[in-house]
Amino acid sequence: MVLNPVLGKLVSKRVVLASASPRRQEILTNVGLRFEVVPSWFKETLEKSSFTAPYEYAVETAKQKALEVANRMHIKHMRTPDIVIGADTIVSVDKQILEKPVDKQDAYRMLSRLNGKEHSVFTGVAIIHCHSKDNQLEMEVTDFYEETKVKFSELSEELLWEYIHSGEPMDKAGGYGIQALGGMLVEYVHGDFLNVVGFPLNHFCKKLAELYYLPSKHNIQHKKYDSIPSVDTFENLSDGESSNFTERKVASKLDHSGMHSSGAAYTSENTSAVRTGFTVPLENQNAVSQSAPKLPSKILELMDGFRASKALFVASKLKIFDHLKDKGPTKAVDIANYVGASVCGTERLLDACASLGLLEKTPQGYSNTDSANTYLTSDGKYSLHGYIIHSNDHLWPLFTNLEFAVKEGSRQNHRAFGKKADDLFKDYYHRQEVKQRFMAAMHSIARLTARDVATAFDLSQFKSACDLGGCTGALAYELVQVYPNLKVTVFDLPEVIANTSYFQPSGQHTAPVTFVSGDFFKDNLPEADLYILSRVLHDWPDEKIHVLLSKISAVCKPGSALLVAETVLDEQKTHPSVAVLQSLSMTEGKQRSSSEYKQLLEKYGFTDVQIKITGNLLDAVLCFKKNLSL
Ligand SMILES: O=c1[nH]cc([C@@H]2O[C@H](COP(=O)(O)OP(=O)(O)OP(=O)(O)O)[C@@H](O)[C@H]2O)c(=O)[nH]1
Repeated sequence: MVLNPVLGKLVSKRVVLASASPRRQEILTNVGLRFEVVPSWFKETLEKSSFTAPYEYAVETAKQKALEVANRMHIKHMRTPDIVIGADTIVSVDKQILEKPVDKQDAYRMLSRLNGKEHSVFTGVAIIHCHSKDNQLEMEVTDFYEETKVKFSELSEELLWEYIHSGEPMDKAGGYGIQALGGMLVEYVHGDFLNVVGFPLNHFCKKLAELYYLPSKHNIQHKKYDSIPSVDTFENLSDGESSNFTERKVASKLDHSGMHSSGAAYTSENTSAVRTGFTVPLENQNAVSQSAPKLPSKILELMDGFRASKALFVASKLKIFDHLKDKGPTKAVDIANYVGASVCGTERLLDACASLGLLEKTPQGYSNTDSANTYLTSDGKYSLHGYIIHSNDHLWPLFTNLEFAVKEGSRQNHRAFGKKADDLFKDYYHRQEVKQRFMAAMHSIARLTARDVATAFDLSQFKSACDLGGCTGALAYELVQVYPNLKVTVFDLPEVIANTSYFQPSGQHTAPVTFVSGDFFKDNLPEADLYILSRVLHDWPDEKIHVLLSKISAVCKPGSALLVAETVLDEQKTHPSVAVLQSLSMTEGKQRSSSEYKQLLEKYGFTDVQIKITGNLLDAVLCFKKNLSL
């Protein structure tokens, strides 16, 4: 969703971010901008002494990064982009420019310089509007910078080295990442926080407002690389105010050769025009079309969604993210050799992953983004690998038959797998590899949601809990960490319990969690003050739920409670879409809204039903067994 019309102006354009920085990608993605990522090959080697102020260096580098990408895309006969955005972040302290450290010693040198002092972070940004005329590339460059002042606390040598050994400083300007561990080093920030992280979003939006909305060139007071934009806000702009930004351009002396033309640059206005190899005035140039129909970006995204999902699935199956973990940039050919696949096919897949923000691509090769390291490698604490493989092997074939599922109103296991639902369910528990895949998938989601479920309510009053269908024990282990006095029994089928040791967390005291095998529909339930049903109710038809809730209600003593973890739908039952779409797989069960859970639980003698929407994949519902003495 685009919150304001300024970013909406870019919806119908092919926008390219000329940056490999995952932070920049995230900042722009978070505000709904759709763009491709084409990292720049421009080497950050401009002669610093030729710039009179540090921000000039950042602006020029940003510009050269963006120009390199615009030219490359044009030359390679790819479709010329409409807009290329480049950025460069530097730290300036004692008149010195600090970029990314080259090694740990360099990081130490930088951090020692910043220790106990205030410094400036400058991000230079270049927005290049491209236009192909007679196969000639014409470009209009707009650039600006933003300054933020940051002060470090007095830090001990030990702390600095501990921070350096965390590995975080290496790809960050000045050797720290304010958004993560580096935030602990910082005493104050004056100015735009996102500017420090790598992209001054607010200034960028104001700059777009200037470009697309200011009524006439006479109103524009161009500033000499002033970091203060000519508009105060980008709110409340309507298309009626829109104007053709090219009318307001002025020619400049910008040299596009890739070199900073000392003396000439930075005396110009901050919008300039470039034809490949030449500088040309902008008068009479065609405007970037304002009348083109707005692209239905949401629909286009949905149309393409399957390609993106499948690219993620295949890269995960081939264990590309595992291979790249803790590795420097790796060439496509080496990755292809490792996974035993064709070089051309692998390269396409790697590029697709880079365009989706899963990998970073530089001239040196491909490497994992931070989120790939966290979520896509198979052994990470919060790995989603198991669920991704389940999605590929199990859900994908089911969804391929969605049309039949809708027409016939039933699950399509027979078409997708040549088996009936019951036989397939047996497979989950009897065929080792299917069982493990299923358990890994459940474990992925449980790990990701466990903390939010465990802390949705204060459960410290309970001494014992029983997680019915608790599978690998992921939620149980989280609960005993949050509530050290709690003991949790995980109750699940014998075939599941036999395989749980693989998922046991390392380095945690596991004694408060015990595993008991049994069938919660048939066998006696272990005694507990708190029963838990996480991702169970949505899977079963009403008759089975009746059996289960009747049993729990019967064993619950007055004052004991039941905690249900499910995605709770809104009352219209259209959100969150992740749960609504899950229903399309047509299990025999269903997703429920708050009022439906309340009604259901009250029917089985539970009162005081409280619902917490966690903002995570699972919400939490807590209810208490009626106290008979009341
Ligand atoms: O607090 C933080 N400060 C800086 C960063 C990140 O640092 C880098 C700055 O490097 P640069 O501007 O040269 O950008 P690159 O990452 O090399 O990508 P390009 O392809 O655009 O050259 C930048 O990634 C900031 O995000 C940070 O994360 N936190």
